[in-house]
Amino acid sequence: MSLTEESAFDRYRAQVERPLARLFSVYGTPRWTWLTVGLLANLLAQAASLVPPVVLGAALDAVFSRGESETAYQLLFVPDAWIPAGDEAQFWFSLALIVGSFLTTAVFTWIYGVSANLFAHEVMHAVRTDSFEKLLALDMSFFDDKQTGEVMAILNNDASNLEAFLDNALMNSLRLVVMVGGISFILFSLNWQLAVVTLVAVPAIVALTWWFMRVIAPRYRERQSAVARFNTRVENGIGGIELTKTTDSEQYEAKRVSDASHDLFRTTMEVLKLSYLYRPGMELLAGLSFAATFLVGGYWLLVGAPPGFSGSLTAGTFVTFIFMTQRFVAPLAEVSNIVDQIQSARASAERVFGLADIPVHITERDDAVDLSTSTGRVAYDDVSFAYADRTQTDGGDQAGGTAVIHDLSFDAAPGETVALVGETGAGKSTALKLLLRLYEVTDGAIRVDGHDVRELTLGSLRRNVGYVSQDTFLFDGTIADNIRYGRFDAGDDAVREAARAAEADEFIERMPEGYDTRVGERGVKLSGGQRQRIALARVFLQDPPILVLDEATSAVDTETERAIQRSLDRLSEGRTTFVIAHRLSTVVDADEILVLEDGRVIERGNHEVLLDSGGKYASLWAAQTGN
Ligand SMILES: Nc1ncnc2c1ncn2[C@@H]1O[C@H](COP(=O)(O)OP(=O)(O)OP(=O)(O)O)[C@@H](O)[C@H]1O
Repeated sequence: MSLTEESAFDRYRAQVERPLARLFSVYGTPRWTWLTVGLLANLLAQAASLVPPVVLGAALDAVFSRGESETAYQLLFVPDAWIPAGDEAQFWFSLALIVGSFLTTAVFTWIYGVSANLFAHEVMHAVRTDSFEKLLALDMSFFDDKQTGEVMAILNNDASNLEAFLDNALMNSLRLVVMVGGISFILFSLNWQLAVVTLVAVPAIVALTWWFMRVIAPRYRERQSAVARFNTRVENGIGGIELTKTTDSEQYEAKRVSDASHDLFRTTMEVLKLSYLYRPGMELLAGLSFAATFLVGGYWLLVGAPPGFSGSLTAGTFVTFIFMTQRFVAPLAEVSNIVDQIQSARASAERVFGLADIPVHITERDDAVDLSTSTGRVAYDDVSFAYADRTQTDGGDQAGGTAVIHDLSFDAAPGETVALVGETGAGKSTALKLLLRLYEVTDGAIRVDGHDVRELTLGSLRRNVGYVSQDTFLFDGTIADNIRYGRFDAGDDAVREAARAAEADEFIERMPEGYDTRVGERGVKLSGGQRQRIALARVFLQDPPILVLDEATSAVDTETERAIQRSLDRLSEGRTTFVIAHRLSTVVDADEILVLEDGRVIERGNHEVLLDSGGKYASLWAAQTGN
């Protein structure tokens, strides 16, 4: 995939509607208890934290003032009957309220912290595992596009972005609403005129935030894409390290990563540039609000009601105002962080659901037949196939691709060997991948035991077919683990027996830790021939009635080739076997040989028949054997 080309994934991502609402309905609803407890506890913690400044103001006027400035002790929401008489009793009453509210805040902060964390991390876990399961279910054509970097970003960055959003942003937004709402209510109840002065900056703050959110959204999306492109580049560079070194292209590769990194730097700066304007702007507005309250309130206390204002202001109310102004500045200053987190969570949720929405075409029907043990009868009826156009790859939509297999037909009776030969790119591997339903036929049908493969459960089809591919992949783990991919419940003896059958036992025993030797990432610590034999042992263990051997003897020395060939002969005994081989000597005994050219069968028959006909096969044979 070229880095600028729009992928199928991009298209589905762009179509995701209301990603955050969807996040809540898909992942939030099943865990609503934690969410509700968290939100409620947060609400109570914030509300309790507003009590001390109000109590302080009331106590200042009623308990600590003397003479004419002393007023009666009055508290919002507290009936007068509950308030004790006398300064000393009122002092202790105030202290109890203040300590009580701090304790309440502490307890509920703890509860909301735990619940919010649990909620957010459970969602993150679910997003990660669902996304990985979805990836495993996606059609092969999705991976042909090699969007590994993008996909890895979903599992790493996006899941944790969502966690941060659910944990911090959500709880901080609630805190903001409670603070601004609660403080406005208290201030208006105490002195509505001064409250107007204090809160006059709020609409400006809202307007600034609104503008910020609108202009930053597209920049965020660009930045996320730049992150993904950078990841893809780095992964490609490291994945191809051998090629990079052998072709002396370190500088070229470094330059490409540096370009991607610069792109990431540039898009990040675009985001930050806006934040530079927004954050100080917010601070300024909050500071203005504080200064205006101080100016008007102070003047009122010192001189009397300023022009346009009427009534009285007590020192206690003034102190409550000053404290409260301070309190709402902090959550408001958080708005930019909240906005940041909401924006990046929105982009992340789009990617998570973009992945979830990619259709999977190779699926099981509801009434799929479970093929317990196949007899090994395989038939191709007029099979044609085209790979999807690169840019249209969406996991199976093959519109627009060029056909690589045309009207391929043959029958393989149980136990027979069918060989596919032909020049490179003729379509041999593709033809056999269709049998495993790694790709879906575009036309015609492939039948196993008379069942169209599309009517079978995928698991039962694939368990009945043993597949040894051109490049053998091993997972990081021990040799025994890798052989067990053939059958996970196999005991140690069965694993050894399979390895012996594949003539792998001897070299495995010589390894420092025998079957427990770790093979390294992709099996790099083993030679090509060793990997190949482990792959064969895997198939021996699987013991399937049908075999697909895609050039199983390529890229090994003659001695290893002989060992592998002996194992293959043993393996194919009594099984329907499909072999792809460039070396024709390995297919002379095949019951039928199909010669493919540009996806079409141009000759068919056994070795003798094909030699006698003097066609393409005969000339290939002559070229290889010199006869
Ligand atoms: N995943 C893919 N996506 C798109 N086109 C592909 C893909 N895999 C193979 N092709 C194309 O399909 C054609 C057949 O490839 P295939 O690998 O089946 O040939 P082959 O006969 O097995 O070749 P070889 O002998 O070199 O392995 C080639 O033109 C190839 O470029």
